[in-house]
Amino acid sequence: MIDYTEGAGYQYHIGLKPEQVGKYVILTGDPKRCKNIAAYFDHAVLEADSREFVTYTGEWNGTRISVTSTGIGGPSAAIALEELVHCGAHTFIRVGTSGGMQPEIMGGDLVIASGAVRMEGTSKEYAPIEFPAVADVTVVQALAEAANELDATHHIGVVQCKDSFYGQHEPEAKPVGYELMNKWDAWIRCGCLASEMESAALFVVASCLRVRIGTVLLVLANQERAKRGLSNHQVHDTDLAVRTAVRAIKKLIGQEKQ
Ligand SMILES: O=P(O)(O)O[C@H]1O[C@H](CO)[C@@H](O)[C@H]1O
Ligand SMILES: O=c1cc[nH]c(=O)[nH]1
Repeated sequence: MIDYTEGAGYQYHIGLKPEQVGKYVILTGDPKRCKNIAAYFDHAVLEADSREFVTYTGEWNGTRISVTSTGIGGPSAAIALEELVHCGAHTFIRVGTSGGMQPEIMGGDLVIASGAVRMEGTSKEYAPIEFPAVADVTVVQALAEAANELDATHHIGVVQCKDSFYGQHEPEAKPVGYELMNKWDAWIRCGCLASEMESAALFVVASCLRVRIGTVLLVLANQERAKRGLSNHQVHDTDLAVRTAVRAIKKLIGQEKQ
């Protein structure tokens, strides 16, 4: 493993050594979300703040648990995942935001990803495109149980991932809009539930590194409802998704203890 830092043992981008990281890690895009997520751990401490990667580590029932931000998109998410695995982490839950794609999915609902469309670049530098981006079944199960226990309206299925946020929201303004719009229609016809940016890369990298991962997403709004003239309220509070992720990871810790 390459060590670019002075003071050996620190991972180059996330700025962490193994003793600063739990084996169970919640991942999220926005660094400013980490403090709120860490508030659900016992004795959480800020361990590193390096580029887009902020990490807090605390405990649950005597097991160390961390939260690390990934920034936006596959490249930085893959770096965070690889470096956390170098530190010994083996179970991950991504919690983030998304845009709904099927008309029945409302702002404020949760989407649990069982798989992800690889319309991004990072995963292609790990596995041929025929390889599926799938979540770990035990993590999906824990997320579904947590969402049920919290009475959260949730949907389980495939999410769509891409590299361009504005390619999703303003495809007609892009020179390759013809392709973006045709593919978007195909993803909807295939039943994709929501669009976001990191899960495809994270799922493929996790498969390659033999670690477990799953994703839970808050649906911020649904452009497909707006397109059809249906109500489309926006929800920006990520707390329900965060509590679902935290409850699920605590379940997984409990399962290991048994
Ligand atoms: O809320 P986060 O976790 O950042 O996730 C979503 O929000 C960002 C785009 O606004 C992308 O990172 C997308 O995946
Ligand atoms: O519409 C959305 C909302 C959040 N993140 C996305 O990638 N798309």
